[in-house]
Amino acid sequence: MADTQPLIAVANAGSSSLKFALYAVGAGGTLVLQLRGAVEELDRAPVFHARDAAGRTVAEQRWTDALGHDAALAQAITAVQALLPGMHLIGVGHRVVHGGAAHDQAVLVTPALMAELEQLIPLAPLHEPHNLAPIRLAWQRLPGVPQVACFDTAFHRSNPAIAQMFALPQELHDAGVRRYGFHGLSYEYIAGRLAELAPDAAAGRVVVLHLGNGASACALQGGRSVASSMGFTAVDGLPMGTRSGNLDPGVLLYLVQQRGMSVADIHDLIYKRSGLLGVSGISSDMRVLLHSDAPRAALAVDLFVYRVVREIGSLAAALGGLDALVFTAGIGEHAAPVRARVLAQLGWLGLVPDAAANAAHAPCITQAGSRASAWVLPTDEELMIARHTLALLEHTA
Ligand SMILES: Nc1ncnc2c1ncn2[C@@H]1O[C@H](COP(=O)(O)OP(=O)(O)O)[C@@H](O)[C@H]1O
Ligand SMILES: CC(=O)OP(=O)(O)O
Ligand SMILES: [Mg+2]
Repeated sequence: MADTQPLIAVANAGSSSLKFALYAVGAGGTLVLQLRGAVEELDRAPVFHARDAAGRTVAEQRWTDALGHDAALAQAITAVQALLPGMHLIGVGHRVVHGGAAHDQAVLVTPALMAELEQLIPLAPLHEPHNLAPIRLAWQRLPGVPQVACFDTAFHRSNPAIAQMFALPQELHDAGVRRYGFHGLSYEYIAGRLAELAPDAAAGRVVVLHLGNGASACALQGGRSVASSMGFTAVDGLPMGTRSGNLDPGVLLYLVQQRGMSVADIHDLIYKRSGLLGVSGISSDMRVLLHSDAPRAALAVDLFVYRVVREIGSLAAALGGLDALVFTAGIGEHAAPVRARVLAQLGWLGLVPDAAANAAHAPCITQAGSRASAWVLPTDEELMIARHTLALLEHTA
């Protein structure tokens, strides 16, 4: 690659990982992947890898102790500088999990925007600080290079008003206490992929399951988000690696009033000590639980599957039926036993699983005669961020 070829860099900080990618901007605005990598399992046994465009591993490192997001970011920057010396960056795209009510699309970062996003940190405590840190760093190190914020919430701004409401007094809704939905960059990418693979289904009623360390589900109608399992914060909806998912709000009152728990205790409980980790007492990682013989590990998987199935029913009801179901993200893309167990309970929605295709992680995992289809589609939040970044750079040029 020529040193002067324009590049877009992407930073995607998730709750358990920091992912990054670099794309060359070719003629006609094409994006050609040059390098991608991640520091994953940040809180357990961190592992760093970087791969070139052909998928060959070009850098790798492991740690035995947990690594913070800041150290992961430093690692990623050092590796990129070594692997692509003299690179010519024309823009940096950042995943920002919470964009609040104001943003229905990606925007250029300004000091005013940063001040606005700082206010949202309490609504996405596992993510927003780690999303804003790379922006600040890039700003210092790359003065003059435009930074673009791409929001997880933006894709869900198309939800009908009723899907954005809690049954709370109007004044709270007006103050921003409403359902936002997250993982929107992933859902937007998947909507586009499904339209390429199964255009008829994609034009209809689709439920997408983004099952990673954070997990949510989204109802798409004609490729637009109409409902999602996550609400005001990314702790709502499905149980996750360490997050509880939806909880009777009365439980929180009970814990405060009867158990004397503080706000910090509750925060720690619902964000960091619940979900797969809390139920199993063993791990937040589905890989570990699927390989464990411990009854509590099996229980955690059972509860996860049960709640995913119920959520699909809820979203299918909001859609008035189902034409396609898509599995994506860490668990969705790789955990065939979880997919098989979910699909086994969805015959009533017209899904007839293809066990061999599921075991092989094939794109389509239902049989030919199945009325509705099910899919395994790897997500690509980084490409979606790069597309938004390029579009914005072209627009503002
Ligand atoms: N081969 C696998 N089998 C089962 N689960 C997996 C596998 N690989 C990854 N996972 C699950 O996916 C999670 C990571 O998902 P990912 O979408 O990459 O996370 P993040 O939410 O940090 O972006 C892991 O915590 C683990 O539970
Ligand atoms: C919003 C969210 O939960 O993101 P992640 O899955 O990357 O943790
Ligand atoms: Mg993620």
